[in-house]
Order: sequence, then structure tokens, then C-alpha cells
Amino acid sequence: MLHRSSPGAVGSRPIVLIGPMAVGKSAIGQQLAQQLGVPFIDTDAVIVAGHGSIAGIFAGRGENAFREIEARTVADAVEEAEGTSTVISLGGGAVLDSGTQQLISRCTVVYLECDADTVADRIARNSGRPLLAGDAMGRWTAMFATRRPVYERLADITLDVRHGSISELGGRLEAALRNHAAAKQEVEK
Ligand SMILES: Nc1ncnc2c1ncn2[C@@H]1O[C@H](COP(=O)(O)OP(=O)(O)O)[C@@H](O)[C@H]1O
Ligand SMILES: O=C(O)C1=C[C@@H](OP(=O)(O)O)[C@@H](O)[C@H](O)C1
Ligand SMILES: [Mg+2]
Repeated sequence: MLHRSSPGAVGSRPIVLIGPMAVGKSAIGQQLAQQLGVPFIDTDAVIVAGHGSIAGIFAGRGENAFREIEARTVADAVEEAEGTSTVISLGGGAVLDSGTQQLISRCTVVYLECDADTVADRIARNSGRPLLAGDAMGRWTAMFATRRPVYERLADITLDVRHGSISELGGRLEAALRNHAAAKQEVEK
């Protein structure tokens, strides 16, 4: 019998978290991985470990260089996670890359959905996100408007994260993943 938190029940594909900056991809991803007892990869953390701070990469080499590093890092993470339910949290702009879009179609993609009010305080405290320098809320809102259709199109599961603590949202996401895996199994029978 499967334990309640056994990773088997959420399927055997990598679980990829997408969504706008500060929605909680890194925090909820880590929480979910802990609940499931599976590895966690935060692609931004991998980039920082290999190349220094994200602000430093943007300032020294530009956004295009960051996006190239990011696409390679995501590809390596998905490859490493293949055949497992490893949780992978992406940066908010990673899914704009068409190669990344193709790669994550082999994963269970979770879109964390929120509104500007949810992230306003977090963004006001923000320091390390170069794309939010200056008018952080204005920039966040403009980017969300253009990226939102991409997040919606790529999502297998959409989780509303406007209310709830990180651990509550981890619990809700685990339940949504179990439902999704069960529904897929039913279709494949
Ligand atoms: N549901 C939540 N409740 C309270 N704080 C949250 C919640 N989700 C995220 N946070 C906090 O907001 C900040 C941004 O979250 P983070 O996971 O880094 O977002 P992302 O990776 O999507 O940019 C972090 O300090 C995180 O702990
Ligand atoms: O949305 C973006 O373009 C970015 C989001 C950031 O990650 P988070 O979404 O985890 O903040 C980070 O990758 C970089 O600052 C660029
Ligand atoms: Mg993050």
C-alpha cells in the first residue's frame, strides 16, 4: 500500500513550478519536495551557485546571457529529474524560451496563480530581482500581463496561491497532483 506521502501517487514525471516573480515557486516547491520526500531543484539557485548572483549576471553580461544560462540549467535539471517526481522551481521568465516550453511538456507543469495584491509586500522587500528595479509593482504588473497567457497555456495544474501559508499551499498542491495523476491513470486505462 502506498504511504499517504509516497511520491508514486503523484506520478513519475518531474513536477515543474511556473508563475510570476514572488508568487512562491521557490518556497512552495521546497515545501512540496519535503512533503513528498523527493529531490528539489531551484534553477535560479543552481545558476547562482555556478555563476554568481542573478543581479551580477544581468549587470555584467546582460539579460540575454542570463537567459542562455537559464535555458541550459533548466534542460539539465529536467534531464536529471527524468523518470522521477523531482520538484523543479523555475525563474518567472524561464518559460519564455521555446526550447524550455518543449522540454517541460514532458513534465507535470504547475502554474502558481496570484494577483498583484498577493505579491506587493514581497516585491517591496525585494532586492535581488534586477527586472524589478525602480517601479517594482509597475514592472511586475506589466510583465505578468504579457507572460500570463504563456503560463496558462503550459499549465497542467493551476493552483490559486492568493490565500494560505506555504505549508497549507504545499498540502493543497499535493492533493491537486494526486487528483491529476489519478485522472490521467483513469484515461490511460
Ligand atoms: N503563501 C505564502 N505566504 C507567505 N509568504 C510567502 C508565501 N509564498 C511565498 N512567500 C514568501 O515570498 C517570498 C517570495 O517567494 P519565492 O518562493 O521566492 O517566490 P518565487 O520563487 O516565485 O519568486 C519569499 O520570502 C517567500 O518565503
Ligand atoms: O521573471 C523573471 O524574468 C525572473 C525571475 C527570477 O526568479 P523568480 O521568479 O523565482 O523570482 C529570476 O529568475 C530573475 O530575476 C528573472
Ligand atoms: Mg524563485
